[in-house]
Amino acid sequence: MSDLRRVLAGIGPALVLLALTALGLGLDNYPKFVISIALVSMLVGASLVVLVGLARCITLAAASVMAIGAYTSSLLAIHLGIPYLIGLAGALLTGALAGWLIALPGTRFRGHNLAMVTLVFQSVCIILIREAKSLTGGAEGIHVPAPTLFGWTVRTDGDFLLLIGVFSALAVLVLTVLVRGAFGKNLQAAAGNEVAAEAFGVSVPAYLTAAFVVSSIGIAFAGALSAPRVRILDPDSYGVLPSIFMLAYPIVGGMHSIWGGLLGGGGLRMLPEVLRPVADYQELFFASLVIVVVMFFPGGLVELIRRAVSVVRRPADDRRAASEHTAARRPATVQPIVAESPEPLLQVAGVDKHFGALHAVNSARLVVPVGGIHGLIGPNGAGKTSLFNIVSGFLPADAGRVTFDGTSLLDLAARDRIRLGITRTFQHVAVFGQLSCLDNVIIGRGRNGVLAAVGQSLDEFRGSAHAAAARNEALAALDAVGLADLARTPAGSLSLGNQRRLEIARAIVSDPRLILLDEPVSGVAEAEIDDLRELLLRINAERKIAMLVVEHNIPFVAKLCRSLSVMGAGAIVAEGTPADVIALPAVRQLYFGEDVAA
Ligand SMILES: Nc1ncnc2c1ncn2[C@@H]1O[C@H](COP(=O)(O)OP(=O)(O)OP(=O)(O)O)[C@@H](O)[C@H]1O
Repeated sequence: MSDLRRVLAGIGPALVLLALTALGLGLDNYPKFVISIALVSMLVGASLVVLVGLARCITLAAASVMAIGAYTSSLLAIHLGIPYLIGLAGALLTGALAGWLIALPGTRFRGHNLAMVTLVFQSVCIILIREAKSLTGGAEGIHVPAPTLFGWTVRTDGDFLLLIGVFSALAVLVLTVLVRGAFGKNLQAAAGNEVAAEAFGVSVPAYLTAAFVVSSIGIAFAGALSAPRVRILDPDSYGVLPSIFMLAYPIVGGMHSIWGGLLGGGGLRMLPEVLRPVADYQELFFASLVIVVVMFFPGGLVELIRRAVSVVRRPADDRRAASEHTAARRPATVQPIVAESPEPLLQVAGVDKHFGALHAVNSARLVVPVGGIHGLIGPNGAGKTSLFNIVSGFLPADAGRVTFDGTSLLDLAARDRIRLGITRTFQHVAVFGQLSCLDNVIIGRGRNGVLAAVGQSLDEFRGSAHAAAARNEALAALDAVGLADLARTPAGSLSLGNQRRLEIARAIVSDPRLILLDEPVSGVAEAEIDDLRELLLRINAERKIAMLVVEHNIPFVAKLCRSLSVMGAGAIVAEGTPADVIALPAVRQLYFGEDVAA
């Protein structure tokens, strides 16, 4: 994407809000009022995209969070005489607190259970506002004073439109930068595949909490912006029905981009004005619209518009960048077999795992040397996956030692192992389907803490050298596995063979010392298996990356690995070179069911 297109994509949504504001300033008072309220709803819609669309968390508490922002700024002004600007900052803080409070139980639930959690929050908030009469005015409501900023008192419809337009555009700009950047992509990864996300350093609980917090900050800010505009705050205006109405913003507009939130928020808020001639049927029309969109346009109205204008994407730019970046580095011919060092890189010793009475892993041991390719084979139920999950950090061991280059792994969370130089692929391919191949690989770099991702999002918006370097590294990794042409393609639309390649690109981009490959050719067409083996051998030779491979396809393993361990009933029963191991009568009996005596 060119620099100009990138900047326009980043500031586009905020510009639309400013354009609407400018348009409204030339209109009569009532349209000014309608546009002000629509701008607030657009901000709410954009905020809900973060939570409902990217994090896939349902919320029925949006109106209560909006009330928290509205009451915070207003009560600070009414009771303490605090200036409006500081009141707005206060609303950001209470919004963050509300998001964090909802996230405490909320990140543990999904679907209807999460809906219930948010509904409880919504109800408790409104009850508290209603009951704290001396503070909030209770059910009768409280009058909000006209705000003053730097000596300018906001009184007229035009003043309010200007105030709301500028601040909501600023807030939408921040949300757009986050959603389009590493923060939004990592959040989608966390919501799309928790295990794969954790393997690449994306802490799922941290990202979901961040989604609740960011979204609540945006909604509370919208509440604080609209409070002086609506003039009287009363708890009934922030009840469950408005929450349901707000949930429809991203659903109708489109959940996966800021544009969807803006379209849903602005469109649905203006709908009653459009439907004024048939006011009695407004609810019916609203409900029908939601049902039609959910049934026929699950991507929302924004997807419909996208398809209509059929945005042309140009992967050629990426292809050129990748080949420029990597052409000089690739040797003309591949030396597939390199001498491995005798020095151990991964050592597993005396590892035990019980599932109830079942001894799934029984004093297992194995060694992967520096630069080596070690296979782990065995019949179904032998304990390979359990041992693999212990090594990769997704299953705690009952006893034993697992060390990587001398560092003990067993007390280290799965997401922290990538920093040591360990990555993995998955038995059932685990690409982040909604993200592009390029974004999948960028996540593979493993620098995915929430705060780091916020910084990277800013870097991407500014077009910094860091962001360009990350992109080039990812393009180089894609090129190494032959997928540079598909950099912009959504990963979910690739063939299984290409998804396996993408997993390999994502694994190598962090320059690891060890890749754990979980059944790398499972489900791959026969014709592609040799290519994948060649690819792995080339990566091992060129990048000196060691591999531990769990696989059922014995011919593949025999040609790929330099050493093998065989598991049977939880224990390692044989080890050595592939030829020696496969020739052992006990192994042939255990693995192939051959009659040893014959
Ligand atoms: N979470 C679990 N709870 C209970 N039993 C389990 C669990 N995971 C694995 N097992 C059992 O532990 C034993 C070893 O399973 P594991 O998946 O590690 O074997 P495997 O060699 O990887 O088999 P396959 O090749 O079929 O994947 C099996 O009997 C399995 O049923």
